Amino acid sequence: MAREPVKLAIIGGSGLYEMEALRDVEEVRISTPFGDPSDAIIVGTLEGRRVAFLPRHGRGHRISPSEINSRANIYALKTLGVERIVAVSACGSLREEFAPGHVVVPDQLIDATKGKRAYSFFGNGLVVHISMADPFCPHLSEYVYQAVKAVGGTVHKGGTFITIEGPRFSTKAESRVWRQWGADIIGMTAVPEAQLAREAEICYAAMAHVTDYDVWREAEEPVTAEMVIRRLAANVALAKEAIRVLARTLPEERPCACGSALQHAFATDLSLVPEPLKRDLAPILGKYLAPSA
Ligand SMILES: CSC[C@H]1O[C@H](OP(=O)(O)O)[C@H](O)[C@@H]1O
Ligand SMILES: Nc1ncnc2[nH]cnc12
Repeated sequence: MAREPVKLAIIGGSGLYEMEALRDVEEVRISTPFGDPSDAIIVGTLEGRRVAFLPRHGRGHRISPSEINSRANIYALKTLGVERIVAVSACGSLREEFAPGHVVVPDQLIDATKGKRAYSFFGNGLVVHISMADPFCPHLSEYVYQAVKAVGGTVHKGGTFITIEGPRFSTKAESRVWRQWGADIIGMTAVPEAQLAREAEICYAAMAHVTDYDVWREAEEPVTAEMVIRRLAANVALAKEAIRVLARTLPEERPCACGSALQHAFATDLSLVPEPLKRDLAPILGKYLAPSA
């Protein structure tokens, strides 16, 4: 029997590996043409809405940022019917005023990864150039911002999120460069997750929890993994409450352009796309390019 689509997904980052508030839970294991997602996807009901939850590092935090199979994660969520993803992350702060414990809902992204990740579903005979001018969905981001505010969090609207390759943290010289580039917060996972969500025409917003001042601030201890996880743990109840509010308040309809992100993105003559590729990408491309029967 066809499953009811699950339209909202939460990707949990460092320190957020489960969502106990979900009811009528089902554990779904999905294989994709790009491999397996980070873990089983937990589908459950929150505030009357079906929600999918996926920990990006896997339960037990076994997958390093560079090893995350973001294509499998996003593809698997797409096959469930997901239209919106809220990505919860721990992040370092590159600005005095974004203090540990605060939340940032970023509106811009800088990719400082090293080209080792899989950045696109496309290629192999199908050339697609999506727009990433506004990398985060403005509508979903506003609801995330309001939800964090509603549960009493100190939350900043907007900010530039830089993704480094990791897994090591930045040097002091690098951290100074990121600040000069205009980055406000730093992590290791928003790229390529955000752009793959855009390719899959899924709205994507980040709820970034500041855990540290990276390594640039003289008066502070340089960031460590233990510090990040300990400080995120202190904020995890806030994140979960905000997600509950979001599940209650988010309207069904999407007024943004994310759902038609591919419309003007194809460079290839679509009549030339190989059949196996059409079949593999059917959940993403189906509305533009159905495989032959
Ligand atoms: C555990 S410290 C570094 C780690 O924390 C952040 O994870 P996520 O974005 O999944 O919350 C950062 O990106 C690194 O992966
Ligand atoms: N300072 C930092 N750099 C990179 N990723 C992080 N995640 C949390 N804090 C971080």
